[in-house]
Amino acid sequence: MAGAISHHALASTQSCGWSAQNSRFEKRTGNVRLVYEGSCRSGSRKLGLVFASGSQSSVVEPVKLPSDGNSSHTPKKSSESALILIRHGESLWNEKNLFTGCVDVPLTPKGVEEAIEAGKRICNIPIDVIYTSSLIRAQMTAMLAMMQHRRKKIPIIMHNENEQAHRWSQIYSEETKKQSIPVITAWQLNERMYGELQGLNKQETADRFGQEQVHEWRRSYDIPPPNGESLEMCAERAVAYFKELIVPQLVAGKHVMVAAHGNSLRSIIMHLDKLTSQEVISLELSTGIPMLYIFKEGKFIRRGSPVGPSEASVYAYTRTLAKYRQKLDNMVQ
Ligand SMILES: O=C(O)[C@H](O)COP(=O)(O)O
Repeated sequence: MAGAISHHALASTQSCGWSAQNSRFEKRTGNVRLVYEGSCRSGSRKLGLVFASGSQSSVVEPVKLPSDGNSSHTPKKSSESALILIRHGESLWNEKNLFTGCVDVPLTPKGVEEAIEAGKRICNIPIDVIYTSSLIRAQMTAMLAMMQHRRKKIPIIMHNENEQAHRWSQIYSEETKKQSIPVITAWQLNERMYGELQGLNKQETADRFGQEQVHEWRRSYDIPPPNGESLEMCAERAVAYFKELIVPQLVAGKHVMVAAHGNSLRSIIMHLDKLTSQEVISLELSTGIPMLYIFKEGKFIRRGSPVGPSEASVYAYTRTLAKYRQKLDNMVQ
């Protein structure tokens, strides 16, 4: 089996450097790296970037390189949306190394810390709506992460399970509504159902059925665990929900966070990154590590895992995100 590539590792690599397919270039000037997109030869689209050193950070106005007069490289008004995907923090059954699937267990104290840390990493990124699963570990992660957001909006779980629930959970103040952020729970984003493995210890199961067999049940695309869901079956609900309910929000310019599970997110990332059923086998998601995508002109660009505001690093935001962060900085002063 090829060494498992942690999406986190991939992501963190990408947040510091750019892989070739991103066709981004960077130029180091003093202690600032200017990251821009396009090609050095034919001009570039400007990307804002934030250079965070210590707790201070400043938005560096990107250098506008002379274009070659080719209008296709004239930066268009960027209508882009941010998509944040985050796997829940460590759960009580992750800690016990039990197959969890759709069993509804809470976070451990470590998982709570992971969710708070994740919130710090995305605290400068705009979020207009949150989607999560119907399981408490994902919902807790979403709420804890949002507590760290610098916009200080209150995440409110929308209860639309029936007409009365909808009616009884209405907010009758425009001002308060402006200060809240809708959280939509959807069973379609639940972890893949692990069938007869739910509650079993992963190591004992591997001892009983063999490492290879358990790895196949856990990571293959189309081989389900006994009476459970394969990743393909999970994708049929999770990716369908993503396309039908979440993509239209991004198209409308809304910034979205999805707090879900290892495998429901693997199926969505497989779709976003166009991974083959072979490539997805080595896709691993760490608990509580946010991943950022930019949705622009109908395409998704993976931007890696945002670093914390206090980490001395460069995280190349788009111009829109850099301006949003500047606005937050101005609000605080
Ligand atoms: O459901 C579980 O057991 C975990 O959340 C994910 O399990 P896995 O990493 O074994 O797929």
